[in-house]
Amino acid sequence: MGANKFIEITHAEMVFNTKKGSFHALSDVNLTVQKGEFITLIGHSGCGKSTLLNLIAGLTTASEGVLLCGGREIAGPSPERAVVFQNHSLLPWLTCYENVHLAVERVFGGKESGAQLKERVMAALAMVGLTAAAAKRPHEISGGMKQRVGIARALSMEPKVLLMDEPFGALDALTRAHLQDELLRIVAATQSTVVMVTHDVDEAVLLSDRIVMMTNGPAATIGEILQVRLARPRDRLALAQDPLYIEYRTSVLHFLYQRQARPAQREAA
Ligand SMILES: Nc1ncnc2c1ncn2[C@@H]1O[C@H](COP(=O)(O)OP(=O)(O)OP(=O)(O)O)[C@@H](O)[C@H]1O
Repeated sequence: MGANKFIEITHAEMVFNTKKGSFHALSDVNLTVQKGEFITLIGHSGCGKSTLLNLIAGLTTASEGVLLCGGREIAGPSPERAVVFQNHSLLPWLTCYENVHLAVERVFGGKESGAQLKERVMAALAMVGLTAAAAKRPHEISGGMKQRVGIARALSMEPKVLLMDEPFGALDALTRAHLQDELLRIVAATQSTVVMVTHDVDEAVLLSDRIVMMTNGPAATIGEILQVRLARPRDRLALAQDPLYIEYRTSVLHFLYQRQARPAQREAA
């Protein structure tokens, strides 16, 4: 096994048992993620992106196949695989500081002093530009700020992998662009390995080293993987004119709306 192979998914299947019988959500998913890589999962609604992310998170267990992280089987959730959800999932009665502190305490509480834990919380909040909002509660801050607290909380655990399920999906376009730029900066600074679910083609091309494009379900699988060879740091304004960026974007759009077009889309085409 190569030292850089961080996540290895081999022949993963996911079958849900529902009241109406079994539902085959994922079929024969094979994917290797390298250390420090930024991967996005893209595909039509309901194809199984969250299901795949949840398998990596250890929130659900594959019906068949093997999932490894750092050479060890993924057997359940772990702080080494921190998750950021679309709806920030902060505890409303705690301040931003306390929300992040909970995670820090859980991972480092037994080993470090109170002062060290505090330093970790403040460093994570500073990383997302929220030092001034540390004492505020979630209802006192904007949607974009809540997502940033969620990212700070995840990063504060120093995870081996950052898993993000449409983290910017509920935000307006400008806030979203701003947070994408912040995420690019943070990932460059922390050398994080990221797997992120998105619906947004531009977001996928801007952020990714590789874009994993999924076929439609049932029994969805990986249809194609696009390697994005755009130099970093990436600048969204410069990229908008870059022929290579436009080529990547077109290629993802082609996959989604021609090769994996929904029946209604095919009729309209
Ligand atoms: N716990 C579950 N029980 C039964 N079926 C499920 C369960 N979770 C997901 N599914 C089904 O599996 C398929 C994939 O769902 P999933 O949420 O992974 O898709 P997705 O690509 O993330 O969708 P979206 O982009 O709309 O969030 C869907 O058909 C969904 O209904």
